[in-house]
Amino acid sequence: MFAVELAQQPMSPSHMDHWLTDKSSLTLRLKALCRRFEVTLLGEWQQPAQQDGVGWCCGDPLWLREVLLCLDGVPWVYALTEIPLSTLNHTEVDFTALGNRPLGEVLFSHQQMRAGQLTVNHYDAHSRPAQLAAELGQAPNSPLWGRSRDFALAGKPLRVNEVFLPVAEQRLR
Ligand SMILES: C=C(O[C@@H]1C=C(C(=O)O)C=C[C@H]1O)C(=O)O
Repeated sequence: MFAVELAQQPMSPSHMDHWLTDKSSLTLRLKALCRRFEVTLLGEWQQPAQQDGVGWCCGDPLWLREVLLCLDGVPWVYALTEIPLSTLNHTEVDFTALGNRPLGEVLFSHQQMRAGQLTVNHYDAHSRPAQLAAELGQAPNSPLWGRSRDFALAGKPLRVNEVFLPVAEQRLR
């Protein structure tokens, strides 16, 4: 049984491993690869947490921020940030006013930012990132890879989920 279970878990592409596990600012790393770095805000809204997170329970209200990170006009990363209202309403950072400013600039310059757990994830063809990639003309032919990173600002939690789109995976080979 153990062997079968191992066979079912896809392996992350080795050339992506350093990008998947790096704990520094992804914004800064991507900016170094392009002339023009832009955050495209896809949407932001409030909804109940669909599962427990670090510092919140399923059903707790979350503020969600969905973006694309674009390098020279090409979307490389899909990101969904989950911020419990208990964080949104009790830190001096106004996450709802960020707009197209990179979240990373705020996070990594905050005096009391603490980085928490990082989890590597993969996303199948039915996932939101994969369907968005297809809409962007980057039809994925294998799982997409990304990571979830927990952060705390003065002890207030949030989670950043980042998914590398097919173009990024190809260019980073
Ligand atoms: C957390 C960071 O911020 C980046 C910017 C984001 C945004 O503007 O919403 C989301 C994900 C990150 O890739 C980072 O740069 O590491």
